[in-house]
Amino acid sequence: MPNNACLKLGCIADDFTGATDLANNLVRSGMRVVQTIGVPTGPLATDVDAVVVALKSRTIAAAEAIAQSLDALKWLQAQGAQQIYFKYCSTFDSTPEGNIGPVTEALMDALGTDFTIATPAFPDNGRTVFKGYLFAGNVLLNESGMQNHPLTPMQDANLVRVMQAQTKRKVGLIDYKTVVLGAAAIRERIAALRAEGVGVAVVDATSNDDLHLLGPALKDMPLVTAGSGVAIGLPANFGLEPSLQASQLPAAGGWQAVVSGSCSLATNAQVAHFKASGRPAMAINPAALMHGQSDAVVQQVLAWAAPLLQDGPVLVYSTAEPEAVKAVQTQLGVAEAGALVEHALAAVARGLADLGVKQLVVAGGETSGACVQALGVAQLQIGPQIDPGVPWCHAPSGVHITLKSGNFGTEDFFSKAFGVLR
Ligand SMILES: Nc1ncnc2c1ncn2[C@@H]1O[C@H](COP(=O)(O)OP(=O)(O)O)[C@@H](O)[C@H]1O
Ligand SMILES: O=C(O)[C@@H](O)C(=O)COP(=O)(O)O
Repeated sequence: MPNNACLKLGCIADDFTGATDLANNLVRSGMRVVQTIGVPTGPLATDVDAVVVALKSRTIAAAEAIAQSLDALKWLQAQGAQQIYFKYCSTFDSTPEGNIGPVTEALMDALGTDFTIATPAFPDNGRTVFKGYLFAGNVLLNESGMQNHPLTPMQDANLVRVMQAQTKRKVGLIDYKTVVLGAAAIRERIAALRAEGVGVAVVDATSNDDLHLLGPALKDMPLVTAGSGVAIGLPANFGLEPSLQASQLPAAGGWQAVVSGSCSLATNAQVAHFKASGRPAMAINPAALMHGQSDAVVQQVLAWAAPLLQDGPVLVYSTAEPEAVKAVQTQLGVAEAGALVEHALAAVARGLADLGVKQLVVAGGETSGACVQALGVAQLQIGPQIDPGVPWCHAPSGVHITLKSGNFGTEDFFSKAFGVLR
């Protein structure tokens, strides 16, 4: 017997920023949501409509990502989840090995379903899919800066091709001409694709209207795979309507800080903006972390930050331009550089919390995963939205934290975020 008979949507997110992004869209569409960090060990204690299990599985080995995702599925099923949602990045972040394709197939097998959709469309953040091609803003994915991502460089905007390269099942397309006709036409197209042996269909969507048309067509689909955008069309399937009620958090206190390990275009601009505004900022150079020097660097950073915190937010960052990132990766190796920086920034986040920081902005998905784990956070309550896809959250320990996806947020995000909590 499931522990939570009301659980409508069980979600598995492949990173931590992505999980809060999805939870944010679900909350704004009227669902009561809990976000867990990793797969919980016990049953769900609260009565909610959706749970988002945040994994850090985007860039790990495919076999490990599958194992973690199946664990999450098993737990969600035990809580009575009626539909499963696999959330990945709106820029379809993956390597040629996956993990979007392999995890999708493993979830399909476990759920005994022969068909699902795939669409990272998130029009509120400029991610649109047209004829199967993903646009980020006005340009194709592979011209958007994502071609230089440190861990998941995206060189092809054609999602049917990208997905097919990671998937044994046949991949098809539900294009915009069908989507605009609404749920009945989408269902008809799904039936036709199934008859052709297609197992996964990329879906075009260029506006929220498209996502609202898509929602009802997904009503009985056991597994939905998508960015966070598709979520806006699902709560209505369960009779739920948008509500602002769900976004109230306890009052905020303590010092304020920003930790940034994202090297995405938007984050580079946000770091530059924060520095230009005259606020204190300290860069961490990855090369300085080598040869067991990480702890010493972290201690220097914390000693620098301690006397400044009383005057307002400080920024600690490893954010760098693509050329600098490439140089470090050549020296250290891609995975090693990423892990070294994540480890150091996580220790900085832990140290800042010990210094009394209770309002923390973290930029970067992998970075957020490392920081949240270092802070020992097990669960997050979702609060008000700062920018599309980025809400404030509250951890049971009393810390307010926001996990900013690399490419989300306006240039003044690092200062404006704190104003939203007041
Ligand atoms: N200066 C740097 N050189 C090399 N790698 C870096 C540097 N700064 C951060 N990284 C690594 O790059 C990765 C950025 O990923 P992530 O935190 O997910 O950001 P985003 O959300 O922009 O994708 C992390 O693994 C991080 O440790
Ligand atoms: O869908 C999105 O774009 C985000 O929710 C997300 O997953 C971003 O990941 P990062 O850019 O790695 O933070």
